[in-house]
Parts: sequence; structure tokens; C-alpha cells
Amino acid sequence: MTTWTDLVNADAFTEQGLVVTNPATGNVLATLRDMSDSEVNAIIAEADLARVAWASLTAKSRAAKLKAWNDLILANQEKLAQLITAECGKPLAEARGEVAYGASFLEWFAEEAKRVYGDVIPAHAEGKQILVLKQPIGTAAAITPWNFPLAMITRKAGPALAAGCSMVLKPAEATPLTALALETLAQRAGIPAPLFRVITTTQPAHVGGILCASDTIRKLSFTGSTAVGKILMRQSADTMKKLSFELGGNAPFIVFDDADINAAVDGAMVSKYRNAGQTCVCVNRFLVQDSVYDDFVAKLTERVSAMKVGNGAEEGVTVGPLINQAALDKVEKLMTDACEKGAKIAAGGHRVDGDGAFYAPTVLTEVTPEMAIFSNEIFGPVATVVRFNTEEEAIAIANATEYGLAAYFYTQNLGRSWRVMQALEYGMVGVNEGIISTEVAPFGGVKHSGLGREGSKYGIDEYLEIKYCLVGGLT
Ligand SMILES: NC(=O)C1=CN([C@@H]2O[C@H](COP(=O)(O)OP(=O)(O)OC[C@H]3O[C@@H](n4cnc5c(N)ncnc54)[C@H](OP(=O)(O)O)[C@@H]3O)[C@@H](O)[C@H]2O)C=CC1
Ligand SMILES: O=C(O)CCCC(=O)O
Repeated sequence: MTTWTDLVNADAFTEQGLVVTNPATGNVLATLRDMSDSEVNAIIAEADLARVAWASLTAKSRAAKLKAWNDLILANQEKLAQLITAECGKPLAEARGEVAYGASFLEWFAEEAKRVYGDVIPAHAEGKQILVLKQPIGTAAAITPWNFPLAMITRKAGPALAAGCSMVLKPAEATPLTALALETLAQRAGIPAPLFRVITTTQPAHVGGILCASDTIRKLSFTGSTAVGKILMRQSADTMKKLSFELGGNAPFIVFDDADINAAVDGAMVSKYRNAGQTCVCVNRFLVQDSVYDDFVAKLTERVSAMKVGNGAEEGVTVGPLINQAALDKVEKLMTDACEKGAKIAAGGHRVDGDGAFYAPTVLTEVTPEMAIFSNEIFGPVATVVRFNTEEEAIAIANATEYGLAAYFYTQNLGRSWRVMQALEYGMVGVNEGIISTEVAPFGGVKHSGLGREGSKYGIDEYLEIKYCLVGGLT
């Protein structure tokens, strides 16, 4: 028995249903109930009923419950971290970090709940007042990915509950146990059960269809692939839901010749290899100016060669398995295509033996836009390095993608910092920084990378409606 089992309600388990495995070992962690349509519909109806009383509480009361949920998550940090590592494979140190990061959204939105201010607008005529109210949108649904099984949930549930909404969640098939553990802790924190319910299913597309078609659900927030985001957007047209999408990326990381190269290599390591390269903001393309190209590649290769691949639960492991065999096949296919077109392997470039889908941390040089790896989200531990000559060329290469989530660049020139920051067509830009994620800043993308923002003071707006009231007869 692992230590996290008391965090998952015994009712969730069954003999046949959704099988959850450890990607590092292939061992079965649990088999969970495959919920029926009527159960899913009942969860939606109960969530809708419960939200009315929840919204009528003071913001301070809702905030207290969210804070209690945050505290319980932190009190169970080690158990949750072990569960995250078991389900999604990331090294334990990263999993511990995810628990703290995930909890921070609850603390943040507990505070923001108290700051949902309306407006009084100077009226256009005498004897009238214009009031703007902000009200909870209603029942919300979330569909979340496996790469951050905890933080991607709290980033949505925090603002939803803070705003006075309820939330129905469909987590990724690979990582439902962390979601169920969050559900348990929410209930222990005193959040009424129907307000945050997890759907376990083996039929994501079918359940996604139910959520999109439901008129009761007024808001859908999704994090995952751009392809699925587009399906959900189409399916939500008939119910005119408010949507937020945090989708794929193709992040450039530009190293200019005036950069601090050691700092750039530090930034590259944390940005590229976090979660074995499986985050939407991981660098997909390093663009390095010709005169510093060899230095950067040599320093990066040295650091990458020292990384340790293995089961994330083992001491010292810095790169865990990819989530499944399909992910490994995708990385290999991209590597084969790139090498056939002239790319060179400076480090890694091969599978690593084991029961899981392990791939060696890799540095691939002389990458060009003709290679599929240049334009596809790699979602693996492969750094591709592209050579450029001028600032204009770097910006053009960086923007030559349908995606627009995160971008990074390193320079010590102030003027260049402003120029490049403004020219990059991305929702988030790290300037001399490789990690940009924090609950206090707006996370989200432009172009095919999504709609809306999560976290920060803006994140709660996704769960609020603006109501304009014209009050007359006041003379
Ligand atoms: N932006 C990001 O953070 C992420 C980007 N990705 C990108 O997507 C690629 C594929 O990863 P993958 O896990 O398959 O991502 P998906 O977009 O398929 O999965 C994300 C979530 O959507 C669910 N889902 C899948 N299909 C549907 C559907 N038709 N209707 C409703 N929900 C659905 C999944 O359920 P289930 O898991 O049960 O299939 C999961 O909960 C990755 O290689 C990466 O490039 C992936 C994850 C996160
Ligand atoms: O990959 C994602 O979808 C989330 C990125 C994690 C983060 O930095 O918030």
C-alpha cells in the first residue's frame, strides 16, 4: 500500500474500469469507476443546485474554505507528491514543487474572492445611475491534462469557487488519482461535495461531448492539445459557453550574442527539461546567434550529459519517463526526420532501457525550419538548436509558428530587451528568465495557443459575468 491511498475515497475504486498505471514501472496503481452518463448528468445537476447557496455566502466565507483547502494540500504535500510521481512520472522534487505551486492558486484566489469589485459609471442623463455588477457565471466544467495533475486543476477550481461558481472536472485518464485526492481534501476543508466533483471515465470524448452540450454548464476551461481544444470549441457553439483554452506551444528561446551565456544555459536547463520536456511552456526551439552558438551548445551539452534518467521516485533522478509509449514514438519520429534532414546529435538521441517510456535528454544541433521538429510541439527532453545571424531574423523565426504561448530570450542590452519583448507574438515572455510560471501573473497564449488567462488578478474574470444596470427615476 502506498501512503496516498487514504486521500482517495474508497467509493472511487472498482474491479473493472479506468486502469491507472505508473509510467515508470507499468505497475497498476488503481482501477477506478467508469461513470455512466446518468451519473455524469447527476453530478452536473447537483453542482448547479449547490452553487446557489455557495454564491450567496460572503466572499470572506468562501475565501476561508479555499484557504482551508490550500492548507490541507500543503499539510499533505509529501503524499500528494508521491502520488503525482507515481501517476505522471515526474521526479519527486518536481512533484513537491507542483504541490506548492498548485496550492498557491487556492491561496491567491481566496484573497481575490474579496476583491470582485463592480463599478458606478457617471450616467449619460440626469436622474439616472449606471451600475456594473460582477456575478458568478454559474456551473463551470474543467478538462485537464496529465502533465500537471494537481496544479492545472487548482488553477481552474480556485477562481471558479472564489467567484461563487461550482466546478465539474474531467481529469486526464492517466492521472485521475491526484484529482480524486484533491476532491477528498476539498470536502475535508468544508467545501460542500457537489461544488467540486471529479468524473472518472474511459471515454473522454464522450464525456467531453456531454459537458459541451450541457446548457447548465456556462463555462468550460480546458488545458491540453490544440487539436482537442478546437473540437471542444466547435462542440460548445450550440450552448454559447464562455471558454478558456490553454493549449499547445512552440516556445522559442533566443540567445543573443550579448547574453550572459552561463545564465542562458541555466535558464535553458530549467525551461527545457522540466517534467522531461512535457509542459506547454517548455522550450521547443533554441535560436542562438552565430557567434555564441558553439559556446552555448558546448555548455548545454555538458549539463545535459550529467542528467540522470529513471524512475522519478528514486533519489537523484532528474528526468522521468514520458507519459506513455505513444509520446516516446512521437519524439523518436521527430528525431529521425530531423537527423535525416541534417540535424546533428550532441547529446542523447536514444531511448533508455527500462519498463517505462524513457528517452535520454538530448541536444540536437543544426536544426532548420524544414524539419518537422521545428514546428511540432516535441513534449519530450529534446533541445533543438537553430542558428541565426541578426535580431530581425531571430524575431521572424520565433514568430513563424501558429502557436503563441511562451517565449524566452537572453540579452544584456536594454534597448534590445524592449524591442524584442514587444515584437514577440506570444502571451508570455521571459526576459533573461527560463521559468515564468507563478500564481500572481497571467498565464495564457495567443493565436492557436488559446484564449483567456489563468492565475493573477485577471484569472477570476473567466468565471464572472458583467451585468449593467441602468437605474432611472432618481430625480
Ligand atoms: N497545453 C498543455 O499543457 C498540454 C499539451 N499537450 C499536447 O497534446 C499532446 C497530446 O497529449 P494528450 O494527453 O493526448 O492531450 P489531450 O489534449 O488529448 O488531453 C488533454 C485532456 O483532454 C481530454 N480529451 C482528449 N480528447 C478529448 C475529447 N475529444 N473531448 C474532450 N476531452 C478530451 C483528455 O482526456 P484523456 O486523458 O482521458 O484522454 C485530457 O483530459 C502532447 O504531446 C502535447 O503536445 C498535452 C497535454 C497538456
Ligand atoms: O504545461 C502546462 O499546461 C502547464 C504549464 C505549467 C506551468 O508552468 O504553469
